[in-house]
Amino acid sequence: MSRRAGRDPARALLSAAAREGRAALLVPILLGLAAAAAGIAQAWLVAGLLTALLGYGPAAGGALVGAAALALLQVALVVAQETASARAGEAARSTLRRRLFSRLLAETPSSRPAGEGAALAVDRVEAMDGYFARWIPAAALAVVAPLMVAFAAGAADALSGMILIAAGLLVPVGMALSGIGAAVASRRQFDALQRLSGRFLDRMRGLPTLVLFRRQEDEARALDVAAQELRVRTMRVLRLAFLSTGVLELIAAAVLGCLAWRHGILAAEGHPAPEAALFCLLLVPAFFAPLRAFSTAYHERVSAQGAAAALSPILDAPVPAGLLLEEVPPSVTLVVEHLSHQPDPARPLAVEDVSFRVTPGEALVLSGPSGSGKSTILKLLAGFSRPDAGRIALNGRDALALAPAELRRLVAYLPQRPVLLRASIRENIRLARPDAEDAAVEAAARAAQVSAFTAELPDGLDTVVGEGGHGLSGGQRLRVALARAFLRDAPLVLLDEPTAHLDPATEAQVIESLRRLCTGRTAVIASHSAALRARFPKVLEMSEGRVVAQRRAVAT
Ligand SMILES: Nc1ncnc2c1ncn2[C@@H]1O[C@H](COP(=O)(O)OP(=O)(O)OP(=O)(O)O)[C@@H](O)[C@H]1O
Repeated sequence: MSRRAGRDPARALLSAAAREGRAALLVPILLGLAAAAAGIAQAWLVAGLLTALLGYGPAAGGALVGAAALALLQVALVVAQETASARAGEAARSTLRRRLFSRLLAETPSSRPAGEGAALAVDRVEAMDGYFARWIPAAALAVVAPLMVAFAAGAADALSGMILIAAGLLVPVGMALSGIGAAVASRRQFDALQRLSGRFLDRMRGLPTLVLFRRQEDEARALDVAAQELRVRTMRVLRLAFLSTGVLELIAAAVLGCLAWRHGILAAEGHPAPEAALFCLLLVPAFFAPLRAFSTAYHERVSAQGAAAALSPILDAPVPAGLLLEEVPPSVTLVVEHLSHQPDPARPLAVEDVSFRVTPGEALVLSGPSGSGKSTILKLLAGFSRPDAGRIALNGRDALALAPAELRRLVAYLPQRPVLLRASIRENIRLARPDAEDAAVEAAARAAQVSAFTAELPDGLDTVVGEGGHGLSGGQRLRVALARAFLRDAPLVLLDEPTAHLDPATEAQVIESLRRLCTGRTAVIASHSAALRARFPKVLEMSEGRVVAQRRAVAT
C-alpha cells in the first residue's frame, strides 16, 4: 500500500483490489498497446497512399491491402481489449461484492436499513466497474500509447513529435483543473442515490400501511423530492464530465492547427517530405484516442472513489474477534450473571443486572410487559449484540469469548417476526441447515406440524411461498420457522414470542411442537402467553430491564 493510499481508505481499497486483479488487468493494456502499434503502421501506409494520389510519389501496390488488413487487425484488437477489460472489471467486482456481502451479514441484524444494504452491495459495487474495466487500462495506455505515437511522429518530423509531446503534457493539467470538485460531486450523487434506494425499498414494503392511512400521496411527494435531489447531483457530475471532455477537444484542435500550420508553411516552399507531413497529421487522432479514453475514464475513477469511500468503513472494520468452537456440545448449561445492556446511551438500560441459570431439558420463560427487555436478552444470548456488563457461560465456559458467529452455531433462534423467503417451504426450512437431506427436512416439518397443513396443498412441502411468507397464515409461517429450529438441532433454543397472535387451538398445537423442540435442550422463551407458562413453569418475571420475580408456576 502506498503512503498516499494509506492516508485515504477509499484509495487504499481501490489499489488493493487492483493489485489483486493485476494479471487480468494487464491483458487489456497489452492488447491496447498492440492496437496503438497497428494504428501507427496503418497511418504510415495511408500516408504513403495519399502522397501517391496527390502525385508526390509512386503508388505502392500492397499499401492499400496492408492498410485494410491493419484496420481489420486493429478492430479485432480493440474488441479483444474491450472483452478483456469487461472480464477484469467483472472479476474485481465479484471479489469485492463477496467480501462486502460477508461483512454485511456479520453486522448486527437490522443495524442498517435493508434498502441501504442493497444499494451498497449492488449500486456502489457496480460503480467500481468503470475503475477496473476502463480507468486502470486507460490510465496505463494514456501514458504509453501517446508516447509511442509521438515518437513515431518525431521519427518522421522532430518538431511534430515535440508538439504532440507538449500537448500530452497539457492534458493532465487541463483535466485536473476541470476535475476539481468532481470527486465531491460524485460522492454526493451516490449519497443521494443511496438515500433514495433505502427510502424506496422501505416505503414499498410498507405500501399497504401507507395506503391504509392514505399517506401514499405524501410519500410519493417525499420520494419526488429525493429523486429531484438525485437529478440535481447527477447533472452536476455530468457538467463536470462534459467540461473535461471539452478541454481535451480544445487541446486536440490546437495541436491539429499547429501541425497544419507547420506543414502548410513547408508545403508553400515545396515540402521536403510530404509523406511524413501526412503521417504526422494522420497520427493526431491516434495520439488523442487514448487520452480521450483516459478523460472519460477519469470520471469513472471519481465515481469509484465515491463508492469506495462508502464501502471502505465496512470492509476495513475489524472482523469481530473471538475463539472458535471445537465442536458443538450435545447439551449446554446456560448461566447468565449480572447481565446489563444499554443499546442507546441516551435511553435507560434495556437489561439491568439480570442473572439466571438454565440446565439441559429445562425451559425458562421470560415474562413481563412490552419493553421489559426480553428480546434484548435473547439477542445477547444469540450473539447479535455484546452486553455492556455481565457474563454468559455455556457449560462453564465464557460464551462471550467466542466469536459471535461461533456462538450462533450453538443456537437455534426464532425471532419475533420470522422471515420467510420467496422459495418453497422445503427450501425455507432447509435454510437452517443447507446440507440437510430431504428426510431430515421432512422430519423437522412433521415435528413442527408443518406437514399437517402442507398435506392439503397440491405441491406439499414444495409449495412456493411469496416474499415474507405470503400465502401462508401467521400460524403456518411460525410453524415453518419452528421447523427450522428442529432442523438446526442446536443445544440452546431461543424463542421470541413463539405463540404471539395465535388463536387458542393453533397456540395449543404450536406449544405441543415447542415441548418436543425443548425436550433435552436448554431453552429460553420470551412470552406473554399464559398457556405457554402453564406448559413451561419456570418463569423469570421482568420489568423495565430488571428481574422482579423468579418463580416456578404450578403446571396445570
Ligand atoms: N437497538 C436498540 N436501540 C435502542 N433501544 C433499544 C434497542 N433495542 C431495544 N431497545 C429498548 O430496550 C427496551 C427493551 O426492549 P425489548 O425489545 O428487549 O423489550 P421486550 O420485552 O422484548 O418487548 P416486547 O414484548 O414488546 O417485544 C425497550 O425500551 C426498547 O425500546
